[in-house]
Amino acid sequence: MSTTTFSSINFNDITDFVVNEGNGVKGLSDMGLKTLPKQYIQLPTEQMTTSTIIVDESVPIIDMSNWDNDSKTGEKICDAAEKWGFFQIINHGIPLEVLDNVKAATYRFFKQSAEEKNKHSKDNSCTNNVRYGTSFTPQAEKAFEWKDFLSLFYVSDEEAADLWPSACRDEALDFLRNSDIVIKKLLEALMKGLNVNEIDQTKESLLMGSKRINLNYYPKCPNPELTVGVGRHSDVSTLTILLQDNIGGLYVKKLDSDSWVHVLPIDGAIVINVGDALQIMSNGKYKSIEHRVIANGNNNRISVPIFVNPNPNDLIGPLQEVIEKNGEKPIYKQILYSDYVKHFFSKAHDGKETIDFAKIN
Ligand SMILES: COc1cc(/C=C/C(=O)SCCNC(=O)CCNC(=O)[C@H](O)C(C)(C)COP(=O)(O)OP(=O)(O)OC[C@H]2O[C@@H](n3cnc4c(N)ncnc43)[C@H](O)[C@@H]2OP(=O)(O)O)ccc1O
Ligand SMILES: O=C(O)CCC(=O)C(=O)O
Ligand SMILES: [Fe+2]
Repeated sequence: MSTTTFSSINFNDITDFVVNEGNGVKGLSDMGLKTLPKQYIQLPTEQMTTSTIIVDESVPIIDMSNWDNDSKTGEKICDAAEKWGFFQIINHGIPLEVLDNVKAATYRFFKQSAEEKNKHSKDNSCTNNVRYGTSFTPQAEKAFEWKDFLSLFYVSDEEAADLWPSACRDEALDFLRNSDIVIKKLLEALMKGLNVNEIDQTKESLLMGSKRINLNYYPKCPNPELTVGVGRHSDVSTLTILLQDNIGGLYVKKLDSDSWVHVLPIDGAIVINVGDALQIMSNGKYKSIEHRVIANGNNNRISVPIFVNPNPNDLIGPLQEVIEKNGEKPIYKQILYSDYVKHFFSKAHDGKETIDFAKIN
């Protein structure tokens, strides 16, 4: 049990306390901190201002209940992926109980002591596939982000049984399992929109050859306006399936504008977004949109994204069908997916810059 109190912590020790000792920002928040430590103060350009928020717009909300009888559902999905890169789905078939259980499991994991959570830190974990951390990539960031996370790379149920923390393992696996049908339906529709009519084994590996589930914890924050929960970034996945709670705070950039739109929490809904890998494979047709999460002065917030990715060993680039059938010139080169992800993790969040790594100059 940690015995550190607010009065005994020197602001210069913050990195040690939060990052190295595994207390996370939850540790700071639990101490009742009244002022945001300087390490978390973001550049004014990264702080959210109300003048850039569009209040009367929302990302598309797509009802999946009529999926089997209505071809329009697939068209709506493709349209949203092209014009917004983000949408919410309702009546998707994932039982509400599964969603509630993984939210409860997220709280259960983060409620544990720093010592228990830190067993899964980069330095202490016995596997690269389980990682507890804070911010995004503290060693490369000028200012930290107000978020703790547990990241679980899925290999097999057997490996998860051995290595994933018991506080959340079963519920995370259940969410992964139950999201599978939805993921396949979404990818089938999106491929149809690219004139790809069959997802064969090679395509299956490219589109959904690996999965990672993150449990994100954003504790209540003093001076939330000075920092961020997550800075501007696009995901490096094919698709992200995100469960958020009812607090709100996720903002997405409206295509071809400098304005941001709030992703309003809807009970039981799942947020879907296109990641860089799908933007690359679709040769830019589907958009991997910049998004960010603000910090909250009154409430803790949690979210649970499932990142559906290519297999790390796959070469990704614009799909042959897109180039041949549609007669397009490729704007991205072929790159090893794990190189792309390592590049993403090697730097602080920087909006849409990661994808330049794959662009043909
Ligand atoms: C955390 O806050 C986030 C996260 C995100 C994530 C958005 C996504 O879209 S995640 C989906 C990423 N795709 C995959 O994971 C599938 C492909 N995976 C791989 O290719 C590999 O597993 C690997 C990620 C490249 C790791 O390979 P490995 O050989 O095990 O290499 P390492 O040496 O362990 O790691 C390399 C480098 O990356 C850092 N890192 C690794 N895993 C994570 C992780 N889960 N979270 C954060 N950082 C990670 C690691 O520290 C290494 O850097 P060093 O400098 O220490 O060498 C979006 C927004 C967020 O705020
Ligand atoms: O917490 C959220 O709503 C989004 C988190 C996110 O963008 C991410 O983990 O990649
Ligand atoms: Fe994201």
